[in-house]
Amino acid sequence: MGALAMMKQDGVAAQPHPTAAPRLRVEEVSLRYRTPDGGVFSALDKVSFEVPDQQFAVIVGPSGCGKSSLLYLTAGLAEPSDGAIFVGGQKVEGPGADRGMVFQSYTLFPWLTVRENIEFGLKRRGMPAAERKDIVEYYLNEVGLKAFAENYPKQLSGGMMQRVAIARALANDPQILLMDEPFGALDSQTRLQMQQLLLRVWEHSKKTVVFVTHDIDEAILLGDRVYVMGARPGRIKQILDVPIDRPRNLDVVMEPEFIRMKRQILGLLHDDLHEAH
Ligand SMILES: Nc1ncnc2c1ncn2[C@@H]1O[C@H](COP(=O)(O)OP(=O)(O)OP(=O)(O)O)[C@@H](O)[C@H]1O
Repeated sequence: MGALAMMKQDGVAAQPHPTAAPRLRVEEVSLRYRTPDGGVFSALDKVSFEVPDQQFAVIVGPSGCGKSSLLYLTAGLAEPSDGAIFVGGQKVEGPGADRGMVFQSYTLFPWLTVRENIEFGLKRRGMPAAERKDIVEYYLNEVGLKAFAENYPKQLSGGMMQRVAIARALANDPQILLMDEPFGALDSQTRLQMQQLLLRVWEHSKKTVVFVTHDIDEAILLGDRVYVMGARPGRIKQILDVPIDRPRNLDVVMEPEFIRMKRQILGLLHDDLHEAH
């Protein structure tokens, strides 16, 4: 049974198997860049962590700690200097349709309509038209863009474009969804709307997600776990479970557990700033 059929039947996806292998395994990954003066800059140093299947993992950390680099390596858009990354047990050796990406800057195809953007990967895979149509309709509905299906990206707001990007990534049914500051360019009101939309869409899809953000509220609101990184060189400092039940809405920011966790993450990030000076 396809993922869509399962969602349509049950409303929710199956629970993860307790002994299932992690969906993402980052193993002793280091990344070094050559500097213009011939030296070496260590962007990531022996980073290891796992993300279980169907988990929403959020990475936070100071600017330049290597958050985006980690996503690029996982997407197969760059290669680690040492170590390896495994998605669904397969070593990452280049880009692949098993990893969906949503970036901060809008990456829709400007010459395709909303519908055609969402359909793009399915068509490329040779999926029959009737099946494609069902999937596209499902995701147009999920992200509330049914009325804009025939619009081109230039006729959409920033928030709408990111909704299309999310729909396009999920329509491909990837093993993992990689999101690099997807709401970073949006105004604060639209950002809140998008967080709420993503919470709802994720509850239905239960995809494994790795989401990078600077925003601590966003991290706690969305994540099952928050991976706090430190800089110079980039590394995982601490992994924290978010002790807040789902389904969640924007009101959770007022809960004591939320505030406690926010204070804890701020403390970890401040320690890092002090270590750097
Ligand atoms: N192509 C490159 N050549 C040299 N250094 C690079 C290159 N790409 C990234 N870096 C450096 O590697 C470090 C990690 O960069 P990265 O963009 O992954 O950090 P980040 O945590 O995502 O930052 P931000 O939060 O500001 O987006 C930074 O210090 C950056 O300057």
